[in-house]
Amino acid sequence: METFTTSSLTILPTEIFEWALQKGYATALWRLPDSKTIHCLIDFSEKIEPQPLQVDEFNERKGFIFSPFENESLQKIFFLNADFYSNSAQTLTAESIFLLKDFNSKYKEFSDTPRSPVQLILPNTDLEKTQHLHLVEKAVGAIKGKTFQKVVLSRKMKVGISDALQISYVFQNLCALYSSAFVSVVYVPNCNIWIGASPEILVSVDKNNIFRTMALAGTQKYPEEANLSEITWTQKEIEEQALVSRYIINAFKKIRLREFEEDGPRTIRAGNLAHLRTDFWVNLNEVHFPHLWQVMLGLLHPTSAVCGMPKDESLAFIRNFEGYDREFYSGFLGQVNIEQETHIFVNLRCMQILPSLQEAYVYAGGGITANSNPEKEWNETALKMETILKAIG
Ligand SMILES: C=C(O[C@@H]1C=C(C(=O)O)C=C[C@H]1O)C(=O)O
Repeated sequence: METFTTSSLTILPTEIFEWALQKGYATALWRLPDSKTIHCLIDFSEKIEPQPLQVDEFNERKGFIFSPFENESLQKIFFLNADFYSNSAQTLTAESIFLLKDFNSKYKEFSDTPRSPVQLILPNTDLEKTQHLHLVEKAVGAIKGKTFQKVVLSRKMKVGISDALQISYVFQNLCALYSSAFVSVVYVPNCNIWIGASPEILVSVDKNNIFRTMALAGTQKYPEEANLSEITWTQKEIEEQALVSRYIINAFKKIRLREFEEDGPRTIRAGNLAHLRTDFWVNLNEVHFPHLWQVMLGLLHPTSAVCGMPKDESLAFIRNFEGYDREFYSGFLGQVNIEQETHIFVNLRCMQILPSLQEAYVYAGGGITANSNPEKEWNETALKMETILKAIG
């Protein structure tokens, strides 16, 4: 077996990720929005048990957080410790290389040699469509009957793939296609592989001590020939996004934090889609709030961009009628205290890859309000699914 030294072999984060995957270690590979640096982390533990969000501990621990949508009081957080961490902007230290015990050039082949392109095998969705249209009608009825104001309804679609997927290749495609998205792939034993390109920050704190979150909602197909300023929005979409902003402002109010800044809503592009987005931020150099991201995570998840308004009533509707387990879709994920930055995103525009690497579930949803049109809502989920499907075939 070939051994390696730092001088004869450069190891890329994608190759390390493939190695960890082969070994069955919990691992994450990611790229932050508008950055070229690719990060890779491995947790060598035998088992990753879900644990409660520990406010103090999570101020120190370096790792990658991964949460399902259903996570009452944030009791079920999967936290991958950064036993190994590297990024494409640094050279590996001897200490880190030591951790990659039997890494050899075999793993390089995984990312170096693109396999022949795979074909997507899409299912017939006639039945799912009928069910989704009924579900949306039911929700509109509940909204008109004042049970709640907004609910986000989603679906999953099983796709076949003609040949085993090369995960790092799909990851690289996503990075190339969506420069402003958070591109990530995570593997936790027993939870399959999740890959996606999320447009939505849930909570983040950067090196300059700026806390950020955002209200993202309202969706339309991005018209290739138009520019962002020409895109117009209907009253329905403006109100839907305003509900998400109000939800965030309410969270700040609950903790009596008045010193937040707000910018928007403005139109942004997320791949083939346009959304409305309001940015919120707090300068933590001026406001003393040492656990702000943890506290806000607890208050925000699930936001009204993925659940609804009010939260309890819309969540009950999802649980009763959506008819499937979202698992990690519309949960959250991202780096914690890596290079002194925490960036946690909503798990959207994502897919769960099954162990055969030839089957996957793609997920998407959309916000339903009193004026929603079921057919349009179905089309919106199909458009959102295209984001991830484009990176495969
Ligand atoms: C729920 C999804 O997206 C969310 C819902 C949106 C909407 O309802 O318009 C827009 C962006 C996201 O906040 C999804 O991508 O599955």
